[in-house]
Amino acid sequence: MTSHPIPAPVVLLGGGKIAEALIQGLLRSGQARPSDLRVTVRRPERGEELRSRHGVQVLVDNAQAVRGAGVVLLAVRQAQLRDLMAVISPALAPGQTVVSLSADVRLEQLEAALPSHVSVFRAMPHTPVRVGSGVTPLTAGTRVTEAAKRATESVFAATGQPLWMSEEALTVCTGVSCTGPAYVFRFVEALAQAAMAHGMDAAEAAELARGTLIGAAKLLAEPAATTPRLIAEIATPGGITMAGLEALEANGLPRVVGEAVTVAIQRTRERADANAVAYSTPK
Ligand SMILES: NC(=O)C1=CN([C@@H]2O[C@H](COP(=O)(O)OP(=O)(O)OC[C@H]3O[C@@H](n4cnc5c(N)ncnc54)[C@H](OP(=O)(O)O)[C@@H]3O)[C@@H](O)[C@H]2O)C=CC1
Ligand SMILES: O=C(O)[C@@H]1CCC=N1
Repeated sequence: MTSHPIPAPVVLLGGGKIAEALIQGLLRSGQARPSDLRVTVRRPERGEELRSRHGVQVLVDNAQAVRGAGVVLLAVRQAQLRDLMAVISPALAPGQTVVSLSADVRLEQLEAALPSHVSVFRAMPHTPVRVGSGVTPLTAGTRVTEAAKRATESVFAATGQPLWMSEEALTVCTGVSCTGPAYVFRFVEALAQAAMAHGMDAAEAAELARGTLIGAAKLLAEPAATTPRLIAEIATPGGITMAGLEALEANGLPRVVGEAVTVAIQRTRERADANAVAYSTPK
């Protein structure tokens, strides 16, 4: 994939958790300087935190923040999103790029709430963007320009790997990649809990489980790694790993993981449906 320069300033509206992860990832990439990043907050103490940690520009006025933006990222929660779009709409100039990070408001509602002269996208990042290892699904609205597409892609290329797809596929990603790091971290906790059940002390168990995940992830990151090959390297036929893997299967690991993914996707769809109804009624 060709990488494009990030058009500064990148403006993040809503300086919460995912915004901060993106700020860290962008700075870490070396493709953005602190002065290239502008973030808005509603609490001054949060603004001070972001300014002192990262040196970025902090504003409270969202309409002012979008003026001259190379890319605008909407990083508030769904409850604040509609009001935020109403506030920034008059300030958005023709040709600007707006990317919603919201998991649960569809392009149709976003495009209806924003001026027709801006390009609208959705991105579904996850917290690994912080370390430049994000895999970020992207989907484009109905009236985007090529320049806006490149601008959007550049932000997520700097923080990992952007993946263009349909909006329906992006919805599936909310239950897989977006939530997925939390599932993996919960698995690490379960591994530590199992070690403790066999007498290991808590700190040692946590370190062992964490180290196992980090080591395994590094193997998976090697070029040409495949999970069957990596499993085969560990599992001697008829040996102890096989016994453990068989217990995972017998106790329904794929079913349990599948259920978590399905429930998360369902929650996303329900919230998107509810937002579609809410957006269709005037405020
Ligand atoms: N966390 C994640 O891993 C991911 C989150 N997302 C999406 O990103 C969005 C944000 O999620 P997340 O970062 O987790 O949530 P947070 O609650 O951490 O962040 C939202 C931030 O927006 C601030 N905010 C609210 N209203 C305004 C406003 N009018 N002007 C400026 N700032 C405002 C909030 O301030 P205050 O601190 O005062 O509440 C808060 O800091 C959601 O739509 C979510 O679906 C998408 C992918 C992954
Ligand atoms: O849990 C959530 O609702 C948000 C959206 C996806 C990740 N965090």
